[in-house]
Amino acid sequence: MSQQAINQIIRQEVLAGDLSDQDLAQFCELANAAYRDGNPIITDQDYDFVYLPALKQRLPEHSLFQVVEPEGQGFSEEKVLLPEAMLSTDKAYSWHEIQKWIERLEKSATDINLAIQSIQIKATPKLDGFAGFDDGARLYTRGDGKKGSDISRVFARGLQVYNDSGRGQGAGEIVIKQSYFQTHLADSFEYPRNFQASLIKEKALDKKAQQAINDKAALFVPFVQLPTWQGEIGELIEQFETIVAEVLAMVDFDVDGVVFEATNEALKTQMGANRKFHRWQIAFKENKDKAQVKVLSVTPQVGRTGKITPVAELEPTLLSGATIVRATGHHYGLVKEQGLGAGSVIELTRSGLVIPKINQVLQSAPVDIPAICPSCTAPLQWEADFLMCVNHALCPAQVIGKMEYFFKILANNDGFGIATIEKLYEHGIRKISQIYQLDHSALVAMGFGDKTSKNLMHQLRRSHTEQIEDWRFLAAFGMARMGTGNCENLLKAYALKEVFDLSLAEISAIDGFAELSAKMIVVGLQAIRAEFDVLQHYQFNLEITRLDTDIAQSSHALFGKKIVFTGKMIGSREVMKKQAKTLGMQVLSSVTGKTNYLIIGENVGPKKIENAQKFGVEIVKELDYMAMIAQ
Ligand SMILES: NC(=O)c1ccc[n+]([C@@H]2O[C@H](COP(=O)([O-])OP(=O)(O)OC[C@H]3O[C@@H](n4cnc5c(N)ncnc54)[C@H](O)[C@@H]3O)[C@@H](O)[C@H]2O)c1
Ligand SMILES: [Zn+2]
Repeated sequence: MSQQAINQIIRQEVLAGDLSDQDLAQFCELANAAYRDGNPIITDQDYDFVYLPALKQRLPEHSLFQVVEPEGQGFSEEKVLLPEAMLSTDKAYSWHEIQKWIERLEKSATDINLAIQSIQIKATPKLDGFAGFDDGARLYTRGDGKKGSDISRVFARGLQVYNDSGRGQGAGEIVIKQSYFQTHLADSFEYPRNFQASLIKEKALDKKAQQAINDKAALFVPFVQLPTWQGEIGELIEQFETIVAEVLAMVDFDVDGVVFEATNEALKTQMGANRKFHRWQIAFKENKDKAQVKVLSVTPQVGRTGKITPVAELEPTLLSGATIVRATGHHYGLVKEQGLGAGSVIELTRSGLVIPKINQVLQSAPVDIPAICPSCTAPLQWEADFLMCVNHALCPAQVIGKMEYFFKILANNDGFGIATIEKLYEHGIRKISQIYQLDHSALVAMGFGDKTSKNLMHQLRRSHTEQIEDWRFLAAFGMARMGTGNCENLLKAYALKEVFDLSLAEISAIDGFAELSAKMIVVGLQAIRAEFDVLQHYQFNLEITRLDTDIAQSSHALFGKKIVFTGKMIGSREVMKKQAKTLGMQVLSSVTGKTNYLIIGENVGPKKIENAQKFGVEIVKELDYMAMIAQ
C-alpha cells in the first residue's frame, strides 16, 4: 500500500475518532520526525488542522505541545550551545485565538501601566523553510532550541544572505524562492522542504541545489530583514483580515502564516516566555475549508473543573471528508453574547477535533442558559464568561473527569479512558486511591470481562512502575494553576516532599509565580494532600527534577558572580537573565564596586562604561559572555 493510501485510512480514523490515543500520538510523532528530517509524509494543512488538534484535544499534555521540536538534528557533529535560545512560536488558528492573545497582551500592559492603545504590533510573513541562527562566524540549526548543529558549510557552499545584508543577523530561515522552485526544481523535489533540507545535509550537494545557490534563489533570510506591517493594536483589531492578506503576499518564498509580535520592550519583558514560545509572539495560520452550519440544539456539558461547555448538535454537514454532527462553543459567555441557540447558524472550520470548535455565530437565535448542573443539579454560577458548577466534590461529571485526567496526564498507561472510569464510578469508585486498591476479582465483580480485568491490572501496574517525571505526577492531580509547566518550575525550586509545607510567601517568591496563583496553589495542595499520601504507598517510579540550586552549585566557573546586563542584546534579556540565574549568578541592575562583570550589547551609554571603569569592573561583550557560559 502506498504511503498516501495509508494516510487516507489513518485520517479517516482520526476524523471518526476511532484511533486510540496512543496510536494517534505515535502517528503525530512519526509525521513530525519525518517532517523535521525533510521528508514529510503528510501535508502541513493536515498536520495543523486534522492531526494536531485531535491530539491536543485528547492528550493536551503531549510533549509536542510542550517543548521546542528538535529540528535539524541528524548530523554527525557535536551539538553546540546556541548563542541565543531559539524558541518555536505559539499558534493561533482562528480570529478567536488571536483575540485571546490580544487580551493577554492587554492584561500584561495594564499590569505595567502601559496604555493599551500604545501597544505596538509588528507582523511578518512566517517563512516555511529551515530555521537557523547566524552569529557571524557560524550557522547553527535550531536543534532542540538550546543546542544546535554547526551547519556553516551552507555558507561555504556559497549561500547568500537575503538583500545582500551581511552575516551575523541572528535567527532566520533557509528558504527557496517559490517561483524558482516551480520552474527549476519541482520535478526533482516533491516539496520545497525536501529541497531546503538537502541544502544543509552533510553529503555533497546535488547539482541543481548548487545552481539554485549560485542563482541566489536559495537564501538565508534573517528575520530582521523581512518586510513588515507595523501599527497599533487598534489597527490590528480593525483591519485584521486585510493585514493578514497583505503580509502573506509580501515575499516570493513559501509562507505558512503571519507572525504577530508586540514590540514594546517593557511589555515583552513582562510577558516573557515558556519552554516552547515567547508569550508576546504568535503565528496565525489560516484554515481554508469553512462551512455554514445550522444548530439544532445546544446542551451543557460539565468538565473536570466544573466549567460548563455548550455543545451544539448540528445539521449533519460534510466538511473535508468527514460528517460533522456536533461542535463545542468556548463558553456560555459566547452563547449569551452571540446568540448561540437552537436555529442559529455558525461558521465551522475544518478541524481534526473529534468535536470541532465553533468559530463564530453568523446568525443568532434565542438562547437557553441552564440554571442547574446537568450532572448533579446544583445551581450554576457565573465566573466571568464561564458558567460553573461549584459542587466540585460531589458532582459526578467532575469526579469522573478528575480520575480520567489523572491517567491521561501520567501518559504511561492505556485503558483508563472515560468508558472504564464511568463504569468504575457506577460501582462506587470516587478517588484515584480507590482505583489502586482494586484487584482482578473486584474488577470482574463490577462486570469487566476476565481479559479486560487482567489488562486493566497490568496497565495499573505499568502506571506506577514505568518511570515518569515527578512534575507530571504532581500535575496529574489536576489542581488549578498547576499544569505541567508550573509543576516543573515548582519542583525546580523545591523537592516534591517539601511542596506541601510551603507558605504562600515561599511560593510567590519563585520566579514566575504571581500571588494569586500562589494562593490557589497552596489551597490546591492542601486539598490533594491526603490522596497524595495514600498514593505514596504505590511507590510511583518518579524521575526527580534537579533543583536549580543543585545545578548551579554543581560547577560553573561563574557561580556566585555578580553581573549587570546593559545595551541592546542579540539575545532576549529575559532568557539571558534566567540562564545566568540557573548558573548561580546574581543579576543586578546597576554597576557598583561589588559587580564582577558588565555584559554589554549595542548602544551602551558612556555613563555605564565610565562607571564600570571607575570600579574596575570587567566589561564583557555579549558574544564573549555567551562563550564564557558555554564552558
Ligand atoms: N507535514 C508534517 O507532517 C508536519 C509535521 C510537523 C510539523 N509540521 C509543520 O511545522 C509546524 C510546527 O513546527 P514548529 O513548532 O517548529 O513551529 P514552526 O517552525 O512552524 O514555527 C516556529 C519557527 O518559525 C520560524 N519563523 C518563520 N518565519 C518567522 C518570522 N517571520 N518571525 C519569527 N519566526 C519565524 C522560526 O524559526 C521559529 O522557530 C507546523 O505548524 C506544521 O506546519 C508539519
Ligand atoms: Zn455539577
